[in-house]
Amino acid sequence: MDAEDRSPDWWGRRAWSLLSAVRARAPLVQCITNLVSMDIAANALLAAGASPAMVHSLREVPDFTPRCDAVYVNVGTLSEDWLPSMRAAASAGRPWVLDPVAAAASGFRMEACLSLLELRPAVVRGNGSEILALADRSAAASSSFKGADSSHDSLDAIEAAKALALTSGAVVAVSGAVDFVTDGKQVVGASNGVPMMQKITATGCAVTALIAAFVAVEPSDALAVAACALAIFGLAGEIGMESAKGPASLRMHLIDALYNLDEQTVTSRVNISMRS
Ligand SMILES: Nc1ncnc2c1ncn2[C@@H]1O[C@H](COP(=O)(O)OP(=O)(O)O)[C@@H](O)[C@H]1O
Ligand SMILES: Cc1ncsc1CCOP(=O)(O)O
Ligand SMILES: [Mg+2]
Repeated sequence: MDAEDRSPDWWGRRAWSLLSAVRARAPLVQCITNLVSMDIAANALLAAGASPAMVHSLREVPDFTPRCDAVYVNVGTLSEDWLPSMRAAASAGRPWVLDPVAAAASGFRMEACLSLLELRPAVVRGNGSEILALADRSAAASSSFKGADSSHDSLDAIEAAKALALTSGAVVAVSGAVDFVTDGKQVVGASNGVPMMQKITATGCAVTALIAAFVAVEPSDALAVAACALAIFGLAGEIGMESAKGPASLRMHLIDALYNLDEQTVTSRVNISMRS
């Protein structure tokens, strides 16, 4: 099917079929992720039906990574020790996904992200500021910068995301009030989610982990996979928010909602559409 023929109903069915595939196949996802995110990322993967493994020693990569269905690399608490593991795991021939947390925090981190991009991730998912920084590091140096949190709307980063997709060969996802996903030509928008998700640390890291699980079961359509994973996670946030009193209880209810999603809820509430 041509991408432009993909209706909102098609997206709902696609999201459900991908979540069902994750539940049925329980893909093993190696996560080399930051220390803040390990718990929520592992729990989000488990709630979705995947099997997380936080394995980050360089010495374990040759044995372990080839047995994984996908690899998730996240530079949030980058150190010199971890970068070789990230590079080795990303080079092991498995589909892999990059989260460039706070890409503009330092020259070391920016260089690390740019060198990882050369190893051809299937998907890069960042917030608006991160994607803008990766697409144009000179602009990043002069713009307002807030560490791991975004100081830009996702809408402001669409052109940067398209440019980054074309130069890197990866599908690029920019999260925010609307999550935009692009391969450099087509742009898909996923409008699920609630603003309170920004008040829980590492929700972005967790949704990138979920994208890796979806890539594991459907590596050949990263554009649709990333959009569906973002919409599913956002939908879990919307349902979680119905019971939450604040960020701490939203975290718990979001994980429960992700675990309990059913076909009727996913097909009727996933909100994805083609933007160009
Ligand atoms: N204003 C918002 N409204 C709805 N959902 C949001 C909003 N901001 C972020 N989200 C959702 O929160 C999750 C984390 O995104 P974001 O906060 O942009 O990433 P990061 O934590 O990496 O900065 C994503 O699922 C995204 O869709
Ligand atoms: C606060 C913080 N500091 C280093 S990594 C990290 C978590 C970032 O998570 P997210 O990118 O999902 O907000
Ligand atoms: Mg982030």
